Amino acid sequence: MAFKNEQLIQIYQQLHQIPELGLEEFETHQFLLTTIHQMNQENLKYQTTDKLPTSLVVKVNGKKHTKRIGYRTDIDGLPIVEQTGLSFASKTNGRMHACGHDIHMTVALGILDYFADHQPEYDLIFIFQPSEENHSGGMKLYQSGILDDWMPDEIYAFHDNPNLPTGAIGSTNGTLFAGTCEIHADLEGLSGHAAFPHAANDMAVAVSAFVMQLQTVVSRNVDPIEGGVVTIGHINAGDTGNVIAGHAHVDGTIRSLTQVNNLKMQKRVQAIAEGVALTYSCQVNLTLHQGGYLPVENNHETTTDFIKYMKNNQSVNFIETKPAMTGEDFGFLLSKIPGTMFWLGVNSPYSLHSEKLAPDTNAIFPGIQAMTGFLEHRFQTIDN
Ligand SMILES: CC(=O)N[C@@H](CCC[C@H](N)C(=O)O)C(=O)O
Repeated sequence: MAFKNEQLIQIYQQLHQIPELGLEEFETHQFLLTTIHQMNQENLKYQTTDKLPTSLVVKVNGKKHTKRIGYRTDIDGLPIVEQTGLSFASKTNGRMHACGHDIHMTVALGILDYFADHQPEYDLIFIFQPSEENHSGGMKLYQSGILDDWMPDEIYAFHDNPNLPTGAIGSTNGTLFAGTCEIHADLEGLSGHAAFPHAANDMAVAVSAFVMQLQTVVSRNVDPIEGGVVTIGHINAGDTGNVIAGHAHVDGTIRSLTQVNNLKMQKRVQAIAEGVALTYSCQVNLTLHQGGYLPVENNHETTTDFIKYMKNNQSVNFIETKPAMTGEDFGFLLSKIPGTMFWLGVNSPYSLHSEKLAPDTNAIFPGIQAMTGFLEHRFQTIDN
């Protein structure tokens, strides 16, 4: 097929219009299959699994089969009401590709299309993974066994970065992304009339105290040089102004660059929950879920080669980046298969997860070129 740049932009726009939440990416899965079936099928083989119905693995048969290189993209969207004003904005209200996974998929399709037309030296394994944002899609994919017959010897992936120039490639050896642990809590008190607080147990007050005390977890317990984050992104308590809330709920996330600090922060969150329960005579049902969101640890050998290649490639703007507190369940796959994650600059004034995020699509072609070039280079070095 050899998609031209305009076709890739069109693919991106079509994907942007059909965002779906993790484990629900059925239309996306079908779109990917339809698009890949337009490519040269001579060396392509497909793998799906009922255990993870929206996952897809495509193998490009290489000239040699002694090594396999994996390339992974995530495919899920977020529960966000898009406000970009784009002509190709999401067709589903309350669903948006606000993390750039549509860019990830488009670059992956472009790389796959190239190698469908240019048989690689070794087998390439393209992984279209559901549910990166939640439900630990990477861990689910690995544990489904879909990779077992085609297990890569090394693996690569990228994340778009609105803070880097369009098309820039960023990475670093060692830790690139944080490990995360989700926080979910329900507080149970007693509802009542706003005029008689003494006859109720107000969970709006208790949950406010809980959220504010969580702000001490990092500031008073984590080495400032190492850093950490506790964010509560969702709070719900009560329904109207003159009724005391008998129930409250929060959802949030813990971030750290080491597993030791993650566990330390989890213990502090647990202790604060127990303290709030005692102080406000209420029940606090706390769930801490780490799942597959391990720190993204770049393998030294593959990353050193990746950085050296990108720095020596005159057509690539390579930027050495610092670790970030974003989570990415590619960290789970890297805990099983050595490899490298990198950033691709998309130069947007709005951040990841913003309802106004509109990545610069001029990043797509450079991203494809940089990665196909690196894989061609890797074929020459992989056996040495
Ligand atoms: C790149 C990115 O935005 N990843 C997500 C991963 C979320 C993991 C988990 N659901 C959590 O909230 O901890 C992120 O929010 O960093």
